[in-house]
Amino acid sequence: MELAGLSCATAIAKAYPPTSMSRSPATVLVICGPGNNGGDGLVCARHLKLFGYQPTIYYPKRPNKPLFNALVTQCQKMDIPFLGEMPPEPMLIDELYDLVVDAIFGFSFKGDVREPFRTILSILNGVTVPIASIDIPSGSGSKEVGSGVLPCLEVGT
Ligand SMILES: NC(=O)C1=CN([C@@H]2O[C@H](COP(=O)(O)OP(=O)(O)OC[C@H]3O[C@@H](n4cnc5c(N)ncnc54)[C@H](O)[C@@H]3O)[C@@H](O)[C@H]2O)[C@H](O)CC1
Repeated sequence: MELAGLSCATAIAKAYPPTSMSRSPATVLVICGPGNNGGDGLVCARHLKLFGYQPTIYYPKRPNKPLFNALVTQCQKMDIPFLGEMPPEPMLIDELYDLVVDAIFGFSFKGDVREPFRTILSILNGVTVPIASIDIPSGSGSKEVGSGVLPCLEVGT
């Protein structure tokens, strides 16, 4: 997970260098899911901070396990803020962030998207800033039309 998160941050920095972003520091919204893909996102956010980005994390469903609690603590100690709720409109995300990291679901996603992720994915489908998906675009493979993220960058772990 540590190496996966670092490799994601490295790939993102290569594809979207801080100097190429409209803000300085470049702002990144990292949306973390309830499993290991979400853990990758927490690690990725920490490394993006070290690379000079300004990450913000939205982590709505947290597994109460020591590993994930420790990853959250690391981000908190690095002054990476956690949002209490998902920005309700795509336009708001476009206005506040240069980039979105989709660390919601990896290869254990199955079936129809359950809340709160159905709403989250539908909002993400409306954003115009780049989306970098960790491993696979979240929700891809779902039979529901429009429930999968359409990323600009997919980063394999
Ligand atoms: N395998 C490895 O060596 C590593 C994999 N990594 C990353 O971890 C994910 C796979 O992690 P896993 O926890 O198995 O699954 P996900 O993170 O994809 O999410 C599972 C999580 O999501 C919930 N869920 C599943 N389907 C739905 C749905 N339709 N609606 C709502 N919620 C859903 C489920 O209940 C679980 O809680 C892999 O892709 C890699 O990215 C790491 O890098 C570590 C090493």
